[in-house]
Amino acid sequence: MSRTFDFIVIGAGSGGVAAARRAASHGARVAIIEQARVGGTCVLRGCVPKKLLMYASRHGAALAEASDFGWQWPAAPEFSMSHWARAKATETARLEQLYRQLLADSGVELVPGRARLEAGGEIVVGQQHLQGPHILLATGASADHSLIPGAEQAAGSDEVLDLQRLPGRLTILGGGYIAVEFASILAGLGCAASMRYRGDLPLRGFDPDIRRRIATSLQQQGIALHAGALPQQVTRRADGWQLHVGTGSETTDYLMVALGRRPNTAGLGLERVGLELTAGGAVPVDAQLQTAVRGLYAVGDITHRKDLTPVAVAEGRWLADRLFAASERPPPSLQHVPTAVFSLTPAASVGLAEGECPPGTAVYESDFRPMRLAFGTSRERCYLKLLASPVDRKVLGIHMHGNDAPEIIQSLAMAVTAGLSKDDFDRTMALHPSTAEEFVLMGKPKRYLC
Ligand SMILES: Cc1cc2nc3c(=O)[nH]c(=O)nc-3n(C[C@H](O)[C@H](O)[C@H](O)COP(=O)(O)OP(=O)(O)OC[C@H]3O[C@@H](n4cnc5c(N)ncnc54)[C@H](O)[C@@H]3O)c2cc1C
Ligand SMILES: NC(=O)c1ccc[n+]([C@@H]2O[C@H](COP(=O)([O-])OP(=O)(O)OC[C@H]3O[C@@H](n4cnc5c(N)ncnc54)[C@H](O)[C@@H]3O)[C@@H](O)[C@H]2O)c1
Repeated sequence: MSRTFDFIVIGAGSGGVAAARRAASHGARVAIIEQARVGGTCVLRGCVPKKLLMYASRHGAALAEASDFGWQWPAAPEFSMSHWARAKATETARLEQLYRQLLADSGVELVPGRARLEAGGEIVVGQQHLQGPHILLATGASADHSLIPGAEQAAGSDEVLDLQRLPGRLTILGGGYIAVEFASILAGLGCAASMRYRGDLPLRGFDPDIRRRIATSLQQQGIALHAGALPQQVTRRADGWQLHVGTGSETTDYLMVALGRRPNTAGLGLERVGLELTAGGAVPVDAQLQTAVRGLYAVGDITHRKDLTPVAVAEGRWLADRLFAASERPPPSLQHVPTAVFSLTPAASVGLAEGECPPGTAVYESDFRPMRLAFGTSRERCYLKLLASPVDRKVLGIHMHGNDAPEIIQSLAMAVTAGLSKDDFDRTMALHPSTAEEFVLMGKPKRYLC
């Protein structure tokens, strides 16, 4: 016997929980199916634990900076990964419990188990059968280790975040968000890190000045960068890994793969309902987040468009409002999504990168030594960039590499979303002394794009 709901959500991660709770708040009868812990990637093995590890690393760097300002310790400080692992487990357990409570308080029924779609749209979870007019796929994505032969058994970010002890030498394959963040964080915790990636610079898709500066600051942290040098094969050894690169080879204690993520669609039964995937294995959706199958929707990483938590959450809520509150609000725009890379010196961006702007775009820049480091010898710089339209001086993009970049760019994302111009920035009073004031004090353009 099938139980009937108004809305059935598969996956209790960022997008699924947001959609389920919002739908229930509109009076819908909602079930959410989860095969593992409640909370999903962001809370349990992504944004949150990653940032907690970033703080561990950042605190170490801050100790060194503090000594330049007069603080002294009797002995050199040491980092304990097992201490961090215990504290992280406690915090993620607290957050999972919070998510469970929020679902219960909203009246959403949590159905534990792995969901499978049957022909006709019925959902099977173990012995249970569920059906309803609206089904949401929100099963996220997982690390893809299939690119390099032999790398299937290597660690991904999930395994690194579960380590009890840090490796001595570590090689990271990839040059995207995860690779850059983990290389910087782990180097800050004392690992001898190296990175191997396909392109000439890390962070494809980011503004070229940010990419160059990130590469420099990773090198200043002591990370060896091997551009255009992914191994063609890797081999597990008793004491670590062997990487076969070109005609040579090298060894490392620990191998981490960060070569992108693949949507979690295996075993979902999508073929039974006639749903075809993209070449990259994602579920295609239209602007209304509707798949090609009537009544079947998808949000978040399973659609593999902008794999960021706020996007999954905004899409989940928007869909629930449309389906159960007759909202006619347009879907969340993916045009001005702010984003950050949480390396020890972080980078953040909103809007267009230089290569996406039209000819004549004015490029404003500021590059300085942060006051925080005035007494030390660190070579860290702070870089700010603003791109303004040649037509109406509208701000097209803002990019920053420097401490507090994620916090500053989040605020400036409002200015870009609102369509403010360089003149609006010019008439904004500065807050002194701050890093962010440089964004309203940029005098003349450094150059114009050809
Ligand atoms: C290391 C790392 C760091 C990140 N850092 C950031 C960051 O700083 N900022 C940011 O915005 N984004 C970050 N992200 C991306 C972010 O975590 C994802 O974009 C976000 O979690 C996607 O949410 P989702 O709802 O689509 O999927 P998820 O949160 O992954 O949830 C999917 C859920 O579905 C469940 N599931 C899968 N298959 C089934 C099934 N058949 N039946 C039942 N349940 C199923 C899974 O167990 C999971 O709980 C990071 C990702 C990683 C890996
Ligand atoms: N701070 C954040 O917001 C944050 C942090 C981590 C992850 N994320 C999200 O999770 C997603 C996944 O992170 P990621 O680092 O795994 O992915 P990514 O897309 O950022 O990076 C993947 C890396 O693998 C490389 N790659 C992909 N296909 C390749 C191929 N065929 N050959 C050689 N190299 C190849 C890419 O060039 C890139 O260097 C990100 O895109 C992002 O949306 C966000």
